[in-house]
Amino acid sequence: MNVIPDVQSSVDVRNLPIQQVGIKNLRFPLQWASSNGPQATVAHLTMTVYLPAEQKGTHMSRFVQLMEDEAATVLDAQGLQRLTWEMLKRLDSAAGKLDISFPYFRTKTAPVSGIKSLLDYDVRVVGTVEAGVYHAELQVLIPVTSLCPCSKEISQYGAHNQRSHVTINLRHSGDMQIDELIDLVEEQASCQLYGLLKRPDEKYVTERAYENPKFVEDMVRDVAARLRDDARVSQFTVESENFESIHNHSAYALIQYP
Ligand SMILES: Nc1nc2c(ncn2[C@@H]2O[C@H](COP(=O)(O)OP(=O)(O)OP(=O)(O)O)[C@@H](O)[C@H]2O)c(=O)[nH]1
Repeated sequence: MNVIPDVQSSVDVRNLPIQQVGIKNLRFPLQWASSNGPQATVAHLTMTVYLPAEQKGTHMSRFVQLMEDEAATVLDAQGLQRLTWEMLKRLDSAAGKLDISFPYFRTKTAPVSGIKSLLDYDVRVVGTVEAGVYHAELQVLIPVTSLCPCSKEISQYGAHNQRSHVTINLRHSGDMQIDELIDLVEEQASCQLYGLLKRPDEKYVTERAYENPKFVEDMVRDVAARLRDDARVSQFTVESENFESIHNHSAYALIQYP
């Protein structure tokens, strides 16, 4: 039988370590543990490890094999930590990153009619091992309504309002839930969004936003003040992009802490 050469395992002499090597944008079905039980989703994964200078190539097939072996696992923050360490073990590396992005759905209840509908959020969870230490990162993009306080103040009628994307990215101790971040931002917004609204609901959300105006600066400060006081969070960024209805550009703010 012909022996297939293992080029990846040969020695490299250029004396250049590679900080991240692996696979990017693997689309893969998985389950994430939500507060309502396992949620099936389709994720995009980027899986990378550190490659020492003398090693020519990593073992690309082992990244995919890991996900195949874990296909039935319901993932959560602890599961991501276990999977990240398992990736390093299988790839025989001391450092690496497992980065998973997926759409996450919540059932919303319309404020007056009580009709239920789904709303989608972009979630990213990242497990990183650096210098032998594991770090958990969570990012959630929460779409909301913002209404301009200045416009309300100066106008005889109405106030301009728009959809805003509030993105939180944080490092946490491992027990921060996606739903907590969504609740936090939706409580601070002029109004939250719903997939389905009937006319009485539409009246409610219009008036609710009017009674609760926020600048883009108010939005990021109100969210950041709550995260700063959370002992589980070691560092974070909060961004808001308001797709202004009176401009063809966005209003934007970012707080980085510390
Ligand atoms: N390192 C490396 N591998 C590549 C590259 N392009 C394709 N491959 C992969 O090479 C893989 C096969 O290599 P390995 O994962 O090392 O497979 P193997 O040698 O049979 O298995 P192991 O014994 O586990 O290393 C295929 O899955 C290809 O995806 C590349 O640029 N670099």
